Amino acid sequence: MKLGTLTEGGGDAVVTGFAIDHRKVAPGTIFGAFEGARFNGEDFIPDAVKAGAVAIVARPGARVEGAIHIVDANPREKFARLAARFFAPFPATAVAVTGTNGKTSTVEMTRQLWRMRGFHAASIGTLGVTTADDTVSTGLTTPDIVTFLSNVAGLAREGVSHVAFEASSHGLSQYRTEGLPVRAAAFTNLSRDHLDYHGDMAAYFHAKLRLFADVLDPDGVAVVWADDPHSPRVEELARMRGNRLVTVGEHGETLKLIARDPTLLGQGLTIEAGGETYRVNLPLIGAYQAANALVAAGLVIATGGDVIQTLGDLSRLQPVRGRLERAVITKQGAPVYVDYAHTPDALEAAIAALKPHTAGRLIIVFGAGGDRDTGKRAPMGQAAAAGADIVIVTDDNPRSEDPAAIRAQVLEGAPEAIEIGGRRGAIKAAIEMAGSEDIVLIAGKGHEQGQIVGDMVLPFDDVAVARECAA
Ligand SMILES: CC(=O)N[C@H]1[C@@H](OP(=O)(O)OP(=O)(O)OC[C@H]2O[C@@H](n3ccc(=O)[nH]c3=O)[C@H](O)[C@@H]2O)O[C@H](CO)[C@@H](O)[C@@H]1O[C@H](C)C(=O)N[C@@H](C)C(=O)N[C@H](CCC(=O)O)C(=O)O
Ligand SMILES: Nc1ncnc2c1ncn2[C@@H]1O[C@H](COP(=O)(O)OP(=O)(O)OP(=O)(O)O)[C@@H](O)[C@H]1O
Ligand SMILES: N[C@H](CCC[C@H](N)C(=O)O)C(=O)O
Ligand SMILES: [Mg+2]
Repeated sequence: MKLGTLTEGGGDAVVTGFAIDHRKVAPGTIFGAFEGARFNGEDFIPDAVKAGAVAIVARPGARVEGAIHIVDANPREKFARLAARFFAPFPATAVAVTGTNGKTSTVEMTRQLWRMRGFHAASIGTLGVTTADDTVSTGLTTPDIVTFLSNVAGLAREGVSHVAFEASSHGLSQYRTEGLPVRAAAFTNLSRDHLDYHGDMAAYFHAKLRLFADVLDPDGVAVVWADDPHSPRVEELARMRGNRLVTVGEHGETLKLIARDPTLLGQGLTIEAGGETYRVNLPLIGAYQAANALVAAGLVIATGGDVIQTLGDLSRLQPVRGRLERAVITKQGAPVYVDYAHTPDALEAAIAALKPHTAGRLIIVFGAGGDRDTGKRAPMGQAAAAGADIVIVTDDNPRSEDPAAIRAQVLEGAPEAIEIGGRRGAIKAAIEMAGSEDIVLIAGKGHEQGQIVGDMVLPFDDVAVARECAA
């Protein structure tokens, strides 16, 4: 592609790629110079030019010599739109999900539902880039813009026609998912997380609303879980913008959840749609999985799926790794579940999912991640203390923080809790104290295969450790 087709005055220079890290610039690259939380990308412009960058996307004040300066007050957005033109085409049906919790579950369920209909589908998010054959991790829930666009374009070249991706609030703030057509966007819920980055809930919500204000196609569909206190705001934004609305949940219009009752292997849902009432057997437990399944059904319907067919397909959904995944049953007969709950709201949801199945005591093992929102730690302790019978506070991913200090902040919300520093020891203690009527819930790391301590990632998989401790 010639630079002249991407920007006036670009001439015949050949564009060979895009980069936002100067160390990845090669001859012909367009470099995005962004101010970040730790560095200012503009400091690396001379190095990028030396490495062969043909153009630099940067704000008006930046100094650019030896390459075209593509000037824009919002360089991240401008860069994304240019990169999207370079990487196109993309899968014709791309949908996005945002919300504090439920994104991974929902995009994975959407991928499964599309696959049941015979589509070549993929999902991109915390679990990585997932297709029918495998999953490749990108390290982030929403990868950086170059990784994201090149991966989505790569999926299209492989014949993928449907992709569902997680739009995290960081990803939306940093314009990591701009430029490709987005046919539907879903909102799951909003509760406390990532305030270390956004500062307050208003800014956090505003970041998420950008998915509906900017990223969703003007003629796209907004899919909203209608039972969250913030949902009316999202619905109002969609109406004002002229987007079609699909709402699901007890207050949903498209898929109205009438009743939900636990069954042996999951739960039965009674749903009203188009004036008819349907009964769905969902093979997943917990109100939160019913919510995510309905949002996924909403996304499939929003992009052309038949209502009756889609509701029927929900009965064949497979569990999402690390989301209420049953790891093992102990010698005493106690089931051990692994869940990804790492916010107060998520802990409440995971506990609420297991309580109806707990004849004896619910024993929870969890901690809180380091270098993340510290204000959610005590409320996480409170949520665990309020819902579980025995609370064991341990380490999650301490990262650069002192693990004992993180545990102390969690314990402020759960003074009666047992504190066990090492995660393996905590899991072992929970499994050894569980009786035949009890259930063990290990929360916070879900599918994660490593524990981040300082700059190291130590191999650690909650499911594998639970099985070792129960052996
Ligand atoms: C806080 C945060 O989101 N940081 C992300 C962000 O960094 P930043 O924009 O602040 O960049 P910076 O590190 O200050 O550097 C500024 C610019 O200079 C460039 N640079 C920097 C150094 C250099 O030598 N040369 C160079 O060109 C960088 O590429 C960057 O463009 O952009 C980087 C490139 O895309 C990301 O790798 C980085 O993710 C960090 C590693 C991270 O941990 N992010 C987490 C918090 C995150 O994004 N989590 C969300 C939410 C997860 C959830 O849903 O719970 C996610 O989507 O995963
Ligand atoms: N709809 C929901 N309502 C409340 N809690 C939920 C919901 N869906 C999931 N959860 C809780 O949040 C945890 C994480 O779920 P999931 O990974 O789907 O969310 P996510 O939005 O992708 O999270 P992250 O932002 O970390 O990527 C689950 O293990 C569960 O405890
Ligand atoms: N992937 C997300 C959630 C991590 C969850 C928990 N394991 C933690 O480390 O806080 C993040 O990077 O914020
Ligand atoms: Mg996720």
